[in-house]
Amino acid sequence: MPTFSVWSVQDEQMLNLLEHMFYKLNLVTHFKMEAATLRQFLRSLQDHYGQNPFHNFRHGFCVTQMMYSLIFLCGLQDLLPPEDIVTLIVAALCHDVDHPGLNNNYQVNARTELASRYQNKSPLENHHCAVTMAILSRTDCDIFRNAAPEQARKILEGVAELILATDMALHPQILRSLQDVHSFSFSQEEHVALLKKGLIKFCDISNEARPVEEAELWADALMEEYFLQSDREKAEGLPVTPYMDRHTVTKAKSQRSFISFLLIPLCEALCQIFPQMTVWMLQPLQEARLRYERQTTEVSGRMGCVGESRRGGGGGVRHVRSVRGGGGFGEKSRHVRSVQGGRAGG
Ligand SMILES: Nc1nc2c(ncn2[C@@H]2O[C@H](COP(=O)(O)O)[C@@H](O)[C@H]2O)c(=O)[nH]1
Repeated sequence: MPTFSVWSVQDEQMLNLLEHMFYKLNLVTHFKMEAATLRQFLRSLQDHYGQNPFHNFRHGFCVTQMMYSLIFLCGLQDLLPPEDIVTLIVAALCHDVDHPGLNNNYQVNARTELASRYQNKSPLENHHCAVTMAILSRTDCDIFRNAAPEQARKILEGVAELILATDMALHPQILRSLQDVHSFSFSQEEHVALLKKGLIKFCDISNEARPVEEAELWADALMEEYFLQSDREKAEGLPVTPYMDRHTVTKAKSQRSFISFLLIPLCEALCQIFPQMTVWMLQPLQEARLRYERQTTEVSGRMGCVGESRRGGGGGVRHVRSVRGGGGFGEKSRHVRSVQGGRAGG
C-alpha cells in the first residue's frame, strides 16, 4: 500500500522486496524467469542507479512499490494481460537508471554528450532506456530469455515507451489525452496505452501521496538535488533553472504548486477510471496541498509580507515576482512552463 515505509528498508531488503513483487504478481512463473537471473537483473539495476540525493535506487524502488500498490488497488491483474503487468513493473523499476542528478535542462544547456547523442530529445529518458536494454541483453540478467521472442520484443518495446513517457516535458500532452478519454474501455488499445503512461507518470511523481514523514524526506532530497544543479549552473555560467535556485525557491511553495498544477490533475484523471484511487491517493494529495498552503501563509504572516522566501526581505518580493509572473495565473503557467514547458524537463 502507499502507506508502506519506503525509507525504512535497507538496500538488500529492497532487492528482496522487489523479488517478492515479481513472484507475488506471478511474473516469475508466467514468463519462466530463472531465480538467479531475476536476482542478478535486480542487483545490476541497483549498481547502475546513481548515488544522487533523489534520483537513486530508492526512488526506483519507491516508484515500483507504488506501481505494485496500484496494481492491487485497481485490480489490474484482472483487467490487463501479464505482458502489461510486467511492462509496468519493469518500466517503473528501470525508469531512472543511471540518472546523473542533472536534468534534461542542464544536459541541453551544457551541451553534454548525452544531449548530443539524442539530439536534445529527452536525453535522460533515452539514456535510461538504453541502459535498461543493455542490462537486459546480458545473458545473466535477461529475465525474458525463456519468453517467446515475439512476446519479449513487445514487452521491451512497451518498457521503452513507458520510460520515455516519464519525461515531464510530455506531462501536459499525456494529461490532456487522458482527460479527453470519456468512456474508457479496456478493449481499446489506445486507451490502455494511455492508461499505462498515466500510471507510470503518477507513480513517478506520487511521493506526496505517501504519509507526511515519508513525503517530506523525498521533497527534501529533491530540493537538495535541485540546489546542487543550480549551483553548478551558476558555476558554469549556464542559465539557472528558476525552480532550482536555493536563493529563491522554498520547499513549501514548490510542493504546493507541483501538487496543485501537475500531480492532482493527473490523479483526478486516473480517478475517473479507478474511483478507488480517490481515498488512497487523491485525498492524501489534497491534504498535502493544504499543509503546504498553510506553511506558505504561516511564513508569509510571520514575515509580514506577501511572499515566502528563504532569504526574507527583498528575496521574498523577488520570489513572488519570479514565481507569480505578473499575470493572474502566473504561478501556474510559470511552474508548468519551467518544470515541463517547451524546455526539457527530466
Ligand atoms: N517540485 C516537485 N517536483 C517533483 C516531485 N516529484 C517529482 N518531481 C519532478 O518530476 C520529475 C519526474 O521525473 P523523473 O526524473 O523522476 O522520472 C522529477 O525529476 C522532478 O523534477 C515533487 O514532489 N515535487
